[in-house]
Amino acid sequence: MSGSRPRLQCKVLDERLHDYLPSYATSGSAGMDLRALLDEPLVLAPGDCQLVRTGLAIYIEDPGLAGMILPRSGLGHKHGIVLGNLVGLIDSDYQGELMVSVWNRGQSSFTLSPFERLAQYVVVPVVQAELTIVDTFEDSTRGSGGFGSTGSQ
Ligand SMILES: O=c1ccn([C@H]2C[C@H](O)[C@@H](COP(=O)(O)OP(=O)(O)OP(=O)(O)O)O2)c(=O)[nH]1
Ligand SMILES: [Mg+2]
Repeated sequence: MSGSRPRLQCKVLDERLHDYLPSYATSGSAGMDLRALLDEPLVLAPGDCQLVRTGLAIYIEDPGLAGMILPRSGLGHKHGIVLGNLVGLIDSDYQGELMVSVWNRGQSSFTLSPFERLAQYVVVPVVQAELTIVDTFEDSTRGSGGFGSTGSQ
């Protein structure tokens, strides 16, 4: 699908970030990489979890969109650097700085350098649902079966 891209307002909260504004690395990239706004390298010992600034505030505004902060595959797989909250969900009305919870789930220390790309930001469509309270549901094929109820093969 091509077409117009939503245009989101972005505040750059630290002038050093002007050299490192997020962008899509390829025409088909799903996410823009976010960088660590750090004054000095940050050493993450195994098990450490630190909240890291990005220096950016992105106001999505449209309630039909949300932001997601996801780990970068290379950092996660090779170095065990993932997110302390596993996934960051950014509300469309959030106007504060994007923060990344960086968790070293690996077995060796990792040093995050200033302005290193540490996670990625993905804009996704969302719908806000309304709940109708009922006592019973019409039968469905699955019913209440979950957690492996369809078998393991
Ligand atoms: O990785 C993240 C996750 C969230 N946020 C910001 C944007 C989001 O809109 C807000 C609230 O996130 P969430 O609703 O997941 O956290 P909460 O613990 O429920 O906080 P709140 O009570 O503020 O909703 O925090 C980030 O900057 N980074
Ligand atoms: Mg919340």
